[in-house]
Amino acid sequence: MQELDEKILRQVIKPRPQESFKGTFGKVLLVGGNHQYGGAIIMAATAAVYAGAGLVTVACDPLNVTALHTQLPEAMVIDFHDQTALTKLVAQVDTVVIGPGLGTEAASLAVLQTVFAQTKAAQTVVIDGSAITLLAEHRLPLSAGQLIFTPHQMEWQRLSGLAIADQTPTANQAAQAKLGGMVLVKKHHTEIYASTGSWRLPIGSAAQAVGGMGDTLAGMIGGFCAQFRTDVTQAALAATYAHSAIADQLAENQYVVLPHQISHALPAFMKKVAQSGPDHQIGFMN
Ligand SMILES: NC(=O)C1=CN([C@@H]2O[C@H](COP(=O)(O)OP(=O)(O)OC[C@H]3O[C@@H](n4cnc5c(N)ncnc54)[C@H](O)[C@@H]3O)[C@@H](O)[C@H]2O)[C@@H](O)CC1
Ligand SMILES: Nc1ncnc2c1ncn2[C@@H]1O[C@H](COP(=O)(O)OP(=O)(O)O)[C@@H](O)[C@H]1O
Ligand SMILES: [Mg+2]
Repeated sequence: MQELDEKILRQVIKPRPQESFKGTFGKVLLVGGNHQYGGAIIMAATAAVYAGAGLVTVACDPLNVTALHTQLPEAMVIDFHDQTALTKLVAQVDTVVIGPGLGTEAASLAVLQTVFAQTKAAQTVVIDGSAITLLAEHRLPLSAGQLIFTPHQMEWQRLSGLAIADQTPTANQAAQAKLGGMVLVKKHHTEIYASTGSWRLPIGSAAQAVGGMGDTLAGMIGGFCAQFRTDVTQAALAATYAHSAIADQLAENQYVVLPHQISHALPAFMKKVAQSGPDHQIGFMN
């Protein structure tokens, strides 16, 4: 297992080409946010926008639209119960993030099935939170596309059948091979498994142990994958590293780090990375 380090940031985050427009930086659709968990999809969408995705649309329960737009006017929105609109939108995006706050009721399952049936091989699909729990419960056929699963340890137990105590690197790698795609097992020192290798995140702290931290990571991965499309695995690794690197910097002066603070710090952090040379220590606050 390789130890991830700061180099992954410079490999992925490059200065933006000036000959460009919003379409150059990818279209992301985030699906989730039921009547109970609107905050989750707002945090995920905030992360995707602040990570620099060109166009971001949210499919959620209409109950959350005003709150979403109050926080994030940059995002467009559709009702996730509207199968026709959802089907049309899935076809128009590069990247789908599904699961933050989706819930596990019948309507949530119907949304998941619609999205999974529509994705194509060229798309990246980030599968998080409730979408993982639903998949584990219902054993649905998997979505087409480059899949990135982002379970915490309990969600990984549900999906892989491995009890948390049995989630060793060897067992996790074997479960990833059976599942396909990329798997981030989120915990203190997250582990990442892909067919091309495995990585351990050596940074991050208990200041991050707060609801919405994973929703934010899922949105960041979506934003990075949509924008830095040449290598989706590298893009997901860079997002994972950046998420905890920013949290560590904030935690120097804070007891707890709030998920939206990571998103709000992203543009300055990414600018520093894009400008930095190989020996430069990346810090957005100094
Ligand atoms: N503001 C919001 O709207 C929020 C919505 N959320 C959404 O709520 C839904 C349910 O997700 P939850 O994760 O809360 O609930 P889950 O029931 O899926 O998982 C929580 C359970 O997993 C156990 N667990 C074991 N190891 C863990 C680990 N390393 N990290 C986290 N939990 C671990 C916990 O003890 C707990 O029993 C998801 O769709 C999620 O996106 C959460 O993100 C919290 C914030
Ligand atoms: N003690 C910790 N040390 C480092 N990272 C942590 C710690 N606790 C939580 N995290 C990180 O916070 C995120 C939590 O994800 P998740 O449980 O899905 O949150 P939520 O669903 O509430 O958004 C993961 O990226 C995880 O690695
Ligand atoms: Mg989660």
